[in-house]
Amino acid sequence: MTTMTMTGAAVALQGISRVYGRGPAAVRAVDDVTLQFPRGGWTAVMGPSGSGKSTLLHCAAGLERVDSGRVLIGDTDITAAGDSQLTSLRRTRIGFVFQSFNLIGSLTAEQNVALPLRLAGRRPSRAEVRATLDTVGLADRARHKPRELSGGQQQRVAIARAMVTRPEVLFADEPTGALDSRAARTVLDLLRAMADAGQSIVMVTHDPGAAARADSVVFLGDGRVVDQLTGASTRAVADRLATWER
Ligand SMILES: Nc1ncnc2c1ncn2[C@@H]1O[C@H](COP(=O)(O)OP(=O)(O)OP(=O)(O)O)[C@@H](O)[C@H]1O
Repeated sequence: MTTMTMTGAAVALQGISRVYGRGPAAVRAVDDVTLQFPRGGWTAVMGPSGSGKSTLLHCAAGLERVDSGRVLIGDTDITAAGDSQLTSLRRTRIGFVFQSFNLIGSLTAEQNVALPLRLAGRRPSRAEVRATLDTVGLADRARHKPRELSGGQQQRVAIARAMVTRPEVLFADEPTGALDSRAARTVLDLLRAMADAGQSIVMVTHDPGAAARADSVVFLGDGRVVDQLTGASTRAVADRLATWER
């Protein structure tokens, strides 16, 4: 059963913890985090390696279960959802983009983009899929396989695939981490345009320049929120990161 609670946020984390292992070897990857990701806002999550960024993102997106606390997507408490409800919620209300694109190599760009609709039991129209590819500037690459596309183009196909179901929240784990700076800029421009159009985005990144394109930046340290900046420049983000990494 899912329950309804009004928070007004795109995603709300209420005292969530995720622990790996047991006893003295246990790692509190996410340690009692309470945080709201605003609707229609783009939030970057930063922090040193091992600070819990990916774990936090996976828990927020319902890819991983929390050990305690609650995760709300919109007004739906996903921690109370059963496995099949969670699968259906992930397919319809959440988009996820990975550093390594994770496209299916044997499928064309348009077949990759159509996949989430097929998994949701729909027969996607070519026009719908092409329109989504068009929004990422790749309508002319619809018949190309991933190996025939540049890294930046593959990531844009992955974003189109994540967006084709019109998810409430787009989660991105290091979306520019495998790209050169020019391709990274194109992807960040795309995310900026999506956020300006009202898309809620939560992005993990190591890159202060990427984080500065977001509306706000959350800093994690040892699984906890240690700081938050809004409207920060690349310099401000880098300086803050250096403080925590020192
Ligand atoms: N499946 C797992 N089993 C055991 N420990 C894990 C697992 N996944 C992550 N951890 C541990 O949890 C902590 C947080 O890991 P996480 O990957 O979330 O950090 P991160 O900030 O995303 O790191 P990075 O920037 O290096 O990707 C680390 O100490 C990590 O070793």
